[in-house]
Amino acid sequence: MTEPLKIAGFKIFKEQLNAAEQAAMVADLRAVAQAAPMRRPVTRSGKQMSVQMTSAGRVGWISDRRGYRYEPFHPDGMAWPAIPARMLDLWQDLTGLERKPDCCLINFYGEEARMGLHQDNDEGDFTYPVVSVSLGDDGLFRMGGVERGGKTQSVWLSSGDVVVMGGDARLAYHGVDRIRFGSSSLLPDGGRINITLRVVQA
Ligand SMILES: O=C(O)CCC(=O)C(=O)O
Ligand SMILES: [Fe+2]
Repeated sequence: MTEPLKIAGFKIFKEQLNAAEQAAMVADLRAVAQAAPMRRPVTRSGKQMSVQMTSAGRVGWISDRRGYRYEPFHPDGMAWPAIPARMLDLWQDLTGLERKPDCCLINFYGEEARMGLHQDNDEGDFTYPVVSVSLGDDGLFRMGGVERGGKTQSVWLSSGDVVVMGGDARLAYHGVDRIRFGSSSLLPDGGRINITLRVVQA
């Protein structure tokens, strides 16, 4: 067992989504990925990320040899699909904010995928929280402070769990060390999906 994280502004809503809601979200995401195919981006240094990604919304998060940024078009040239209504409803339920997110980043973790510690800091406004949904296999989520190299705490996130990172946690370092491949039957071929809803431009 892992201890619940005690970081100001970090909230976990365990089992926020029931099985039917999770399945419906997966169906929504499949439609997004059909219109805007998942890719494994490279970083500025040319290293390929282990996670596959796509986005919905006004802008999508991309990485290539020019670095990280938000772009209004998929690397193949099409506009990103609209953020599914179900995701916007979840954002509204958990944040109560009038303002809607303008990016929904979708990450897919296969058996060997992970995400190194990083800050979500490519957005233009950090007053809005990031809402993060876990679907499929369990993922070991690691959370630190706002300084690189600080103390970290870890927690397993399961399918249907939703994390909100706002306030002091908005710019905290976080990452995913590994997944427990095959721990969930939500995705027939296994793996973990993470969705983050963000306000990129206030
Ligand atoms: O997969 C996760 O739970 C976190 C994903 C993440 O940190 C990101 O996409 O920026
Ligand atoms: Fe992140």
